[in-house]
Amino acid sequence: MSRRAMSLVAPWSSRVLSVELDGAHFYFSTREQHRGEEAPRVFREARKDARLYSLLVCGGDRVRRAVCHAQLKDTLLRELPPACHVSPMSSFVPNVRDSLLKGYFLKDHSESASPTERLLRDLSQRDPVFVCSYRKLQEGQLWTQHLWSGAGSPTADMSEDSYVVPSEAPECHPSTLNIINSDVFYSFEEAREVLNKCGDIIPEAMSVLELLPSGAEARSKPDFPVIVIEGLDATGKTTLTESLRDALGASLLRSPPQCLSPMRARFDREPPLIRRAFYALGNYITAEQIGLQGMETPVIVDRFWHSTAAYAIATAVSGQVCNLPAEGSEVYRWPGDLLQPSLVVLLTLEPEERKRRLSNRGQGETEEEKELDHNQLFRLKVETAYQRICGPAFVTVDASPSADQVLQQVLLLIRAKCHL
Ligand SMILES: Nc1ncnc2c1ncn2[C@@H]1O[C@H](COP(=O)(O)OP(=O)(O)OP(=O)(O)O)[C@@H](O)[C@H]1O
Ligand SMILES: Nc1ccn([C@H]2C[C@H](O)[C@@H](COP(=O)(O)O)O2)c(=O)n1
Repeated sequence: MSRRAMSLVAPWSSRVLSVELDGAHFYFSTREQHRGEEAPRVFREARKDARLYSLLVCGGDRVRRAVCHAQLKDTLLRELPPACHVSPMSSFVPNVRDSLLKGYFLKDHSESASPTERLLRDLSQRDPVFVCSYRKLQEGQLWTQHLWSGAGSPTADMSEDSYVVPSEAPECHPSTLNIINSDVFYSFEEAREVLNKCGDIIPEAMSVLELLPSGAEARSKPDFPVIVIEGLDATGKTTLTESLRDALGASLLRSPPQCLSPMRARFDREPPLIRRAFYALGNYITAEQIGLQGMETPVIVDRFWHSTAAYAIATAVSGQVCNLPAEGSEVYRWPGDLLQPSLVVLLTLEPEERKRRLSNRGQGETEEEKELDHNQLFRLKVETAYQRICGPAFVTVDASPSADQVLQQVLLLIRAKCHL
């Protein structure tokens, strides 16, 4: 097989494919010879009149892939006929880090194949997108996969079809495979590299780069304790951090820092790779500020690394809480070049009380906050990830008592653990 043909097959051969439908994952793979397996469930259960397709984003660097994946979704939702159902799909080598390629699986129930196929043909010629269509063979209810010419190539479709067969669920959930340095960044340089690469598509990236400290080289430890307050929105972080500042005569900082506020909304609209790199870098700016303030007074910080990592992990990992990387996974490690606070306090609250406080406050919610509100599962994943992150001393505090009671309890903890 020619090198060109091999590269065309690569996203599928020796890989497992996963389609996410209604929160459940269905796994299958492809095989040149059929060995009597039944068709994978996602094919068996497809409606009789459905035409099935898969699209995977391959090639290019990770910034290009991330942007293309986000744009592809917009294009599909905007331009496909209404009777075409789009689901997330991925291709991966089981349990192999960084092997995940993302895309979409289409079930087209529209009367004519033409509009969908015209759009897919166009996408596969224009973008680093590989397209496959699936065909049901009459004998034995088998399904075959046909790989179209791909990723901007004008070559004819590849002729050899392969069978689709069921595949076992892998030990590590596929959505965990690319977390490191795509969703969570463990060094200043890794995060900065992402923003360096997207300066031409996001002008705000240049402004962020200009605000960064010259490096994240180890500074001397602040003389005074540094206490980070974490928690989901409306758990009382602002209330508590302001009271702690007053009670301890401390400086109050936050992450992302104030200087990034004008750029934040723009990065919140970007794909996870870029958005999470922005928040990761915000921590390094805040760390620099902590280093300065911490020589003069105790420092209280409203959100820091735990927020960056926990929200990123919870968003990246699809499905159930059990799909999260297990406790002790390297995904939960603290970045080696980021200042470690003396104590991290996680405020927890029952969902009903958190919602009551949110509605009392009556402010607008970010998309991620709306997601937290609607999606109990996401909230659980964020809280579980928070608790698994290792590094600095960490304590969970029930935030349901009155604001003053919570303050007194946290002051006791700080005095005990930070000798203040
Ligand atoms: N212990 C408490 N008991 C009752 N209400 C509280 C308590 N702490 C804070 N609140 C109220 O709950 C609301 C949310 O509190 P706050 O703004 O401090 O939360 P937050 O964690 O900073 O939220 P966000 O992350 O969304 O900014 C506010 O209206 C605040 O007055
Ligand atoms: N250090 C931080 C702070 C915040 N984020 C992200 C995580 C959520 O998407 C959102 C919550 O912030 P809030 O709305 O409470 O200001 O911001 C982060 O990744 N890292």
